[in-house]
Amino acid sequence: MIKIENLGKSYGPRTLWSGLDFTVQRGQLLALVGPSGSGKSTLLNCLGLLDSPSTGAIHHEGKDITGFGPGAARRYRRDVLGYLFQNYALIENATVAANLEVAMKPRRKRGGSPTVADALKRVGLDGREKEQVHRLSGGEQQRVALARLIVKEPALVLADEPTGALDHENTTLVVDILRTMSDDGCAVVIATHNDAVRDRCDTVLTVGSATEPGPVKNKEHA
Ligand SMILES: Nc1ncnc2c1ncn2[C@@H]1O[C@H](COP(=O)(O)OP(=O)(O)OP(=O)(O)O)[C@@H](O)[C@H]1O
Repeated sequence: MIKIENLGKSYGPRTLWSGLDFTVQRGQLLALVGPSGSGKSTLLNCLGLLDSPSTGAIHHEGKDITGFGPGAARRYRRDVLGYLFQNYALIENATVAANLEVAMKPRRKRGGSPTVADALKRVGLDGREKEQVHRLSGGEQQRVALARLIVKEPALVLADEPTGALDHENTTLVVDILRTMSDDGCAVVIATHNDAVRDRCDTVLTVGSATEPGPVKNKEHA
């Protein structure tokens, strides 16, 4: 679904990564790993059309999206992408339900799509619709962000260190839900420093290494 060709990113004389070639298919979980500053977030931002690569192209369903203007990029983010961040990126002064409804708004509601109540149940927050987000714990806030992804039903999820601030139990829940979303046909890219998260992905891409060896299949999933 996403095909990356000869992608490179430099800031002045500094090259973060170059010659990246990989694909991310529906049903696939790809881990982006590499040392701090190697450019994992920058690569996610390029995939989300929030930043531009210096060289190469990104294709989505066969279409080169690298040259999208602001309007097309906005529609792509709205219709195709879902994000998950370490700091949750929720509207803190709103209720749990309001945070989920924002993600549902741009689309017409399709029959069979998960409701707010369905999504909250799947993340273990059933009946918490009316609570204010800023009163929730960090783990609960990340579960609201996950529920927001569930109702949005994106084709591609970009997750930037989504378990960085979570305990073991919440980390497991985040990866479980992302795995279920991928099994349901979504493609997922996760930048992570967490070895346990990396080991649960199908493929691992190390960015920022001198030779850019390309993605490697995880033994467990090979
Ligand atoms: N606009 C910019 N101009 C110059 N350098 C930049 C710019 N944006 C990011 N960088 C640099 O690019 C490098 C890669 O940053 P990025 O956040 O992508 O790394 P990362 O691998 O995600 O790091 P971490 O694991 O610590 O989150 C950093 O050294 C950063 O300072």
